[in-house]
Amino acid sequence: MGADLERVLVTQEEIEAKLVELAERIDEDYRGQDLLLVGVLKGAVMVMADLARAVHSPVKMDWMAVSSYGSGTKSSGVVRILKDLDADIAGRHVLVVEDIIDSGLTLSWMLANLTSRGPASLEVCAFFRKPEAAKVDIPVKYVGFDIPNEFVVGYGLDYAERYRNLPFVGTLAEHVYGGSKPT
Ligand SMILES: O=P(O)(O)OC[C@H]1O[C@H](OP(=O)(O)OP(=O)(O)O)[C@H](O)[C@@H]1O
Ligand code: HPA
Repeated sequence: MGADLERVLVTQEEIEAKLVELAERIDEDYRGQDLLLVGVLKGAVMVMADLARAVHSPVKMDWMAVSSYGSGTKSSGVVRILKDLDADIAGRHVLVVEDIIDSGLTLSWMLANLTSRGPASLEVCAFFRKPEAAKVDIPVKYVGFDIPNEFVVGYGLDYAERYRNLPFVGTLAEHVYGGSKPT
């Protein structure tokens, strides 16, 4: 995969250090409470797995898969649930774990949807965020890294389903896109 990469934006070491930092805050903020982590498939698989192991509290984990309708790689904000939560979240403390907030449209829809189910609390942990790409303002309690408005891969993030298993985050070389670079 090395030849496909342009540059590394966030290293594996930086990711590992940030996970510990976020996990400490989560442990402290939710001490004594029953916390449900909700991961958004598929991108959040890496950060969910690592964050859940970095926290010391006995969290529970559930998953949602959503499909965002739009042209190509752009999120449209029109979302369909492909896999719903197994759990009823009414009255529970919920922390949504996302790999990335880009336009914010996916999470904006998800938060409205989850709020309607009556959780005791609902917060967001987004490991990466592109502030310059935001189309809606999302209240995010835990942010890993603010990154530039460029298409990135690695640590769960894909291009055409590839590169999710890179242990760092970076940009891809021009030749990978064959003239159709996502924005
Ligand atoms: O802020 P937005 O512009 O809405 O973009 C963010 C969403 O896009 C990605 O998911 P994607 O739809 O690519 O699915 P995946 O997680 O299966 O890769 C990412 O995991 C977020 O869910
Ligand atoms: O920069 C990105 N890379 C991969 N998937 C994404 N989904 C939203 N933004 C991105």
